Amino acid sequence: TQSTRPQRILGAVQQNATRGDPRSVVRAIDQYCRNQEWAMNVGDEKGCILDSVVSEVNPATVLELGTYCGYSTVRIASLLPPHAKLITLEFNPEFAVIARQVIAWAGLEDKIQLVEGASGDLIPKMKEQFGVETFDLVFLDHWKDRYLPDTKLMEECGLLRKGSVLLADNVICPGTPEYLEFVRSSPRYESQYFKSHLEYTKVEDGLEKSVFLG
Ligand SMILES: C[S@@+](CC[C@H](N)C(=O)[O-])C[C@H]1O[C@@H](n2cnc3c(N)ncnc32)[C@H](O)[C@@H]1O
Ligand SMILES: O=C(c1ccccc1)c1ccc(O)c(O)c1[N+](=O)[O-]
Ligand SMILES: [Mg+2]
Repeated sequence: TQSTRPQRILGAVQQNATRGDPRSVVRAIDQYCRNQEWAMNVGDEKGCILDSVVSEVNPATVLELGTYCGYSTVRIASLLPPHAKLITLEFNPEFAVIARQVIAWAGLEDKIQLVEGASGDLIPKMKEQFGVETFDLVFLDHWKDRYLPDTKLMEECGLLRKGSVLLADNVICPGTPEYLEFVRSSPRYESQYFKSHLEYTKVEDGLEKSVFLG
């Protein structure tokens, strides 16, 4: 039977990456997606910008919206200080199954909690069910029409504190116009655009970093 793209990405990890070495997992996925078949990981170029923001924020608590195969999950978690926690949300069970194996291959199960379900349903449960106070960093990379409603939901649920950083992928391609307009015009956010390219292509894309001012 025909394999799926996420299954082939997992295969590339198991074939080319070293167990317990997160950066080799990241490298194996990038090499596969650049040379064999494109996939919607944040990728190596935007990934370097992601790395610099993660290192600057040095977060104790991270929320990722949209796991897919776990590429950015592993990339972020590999930079976290000891005892820091990353919660990643994924509503496609097939993708979650693959991501769990990629995360395990990287040896990062202790830092990462993958929760299956839709962000709109799970965000209101963060405090009670997952013992979260606020998030220091949120990486938005799920369906693009959910960025704005989920940001408003995180505010309403008290999950953002003065200084919380939102980092949004794909603000140019495929684009998140309503979200971009909101964070750039709201007095409660300080926003900055990091110009880059759509993963594994020459098409323009970029990340928007927005600091919640409380
Ligand atoms: C672009 S992929 C994530 C890529 C990943 N962040 C990376 O860079 O490796 C988007 C993922 O978000 C998931 N997704 C989309 N909308 C969602 C929602 N509302 N709640 C949870 N997961 C969602 C999709 O199933 C898909 O796996
Ligand atoms: O929406 C797509 C998309 C649209 C059409 C075909 C394939 C992917 C996409 C493209 C690049 C991304 O970095 C990304 O996060 C997504 N996404 O699905 O969330
Ligand atoms: Mg993306």
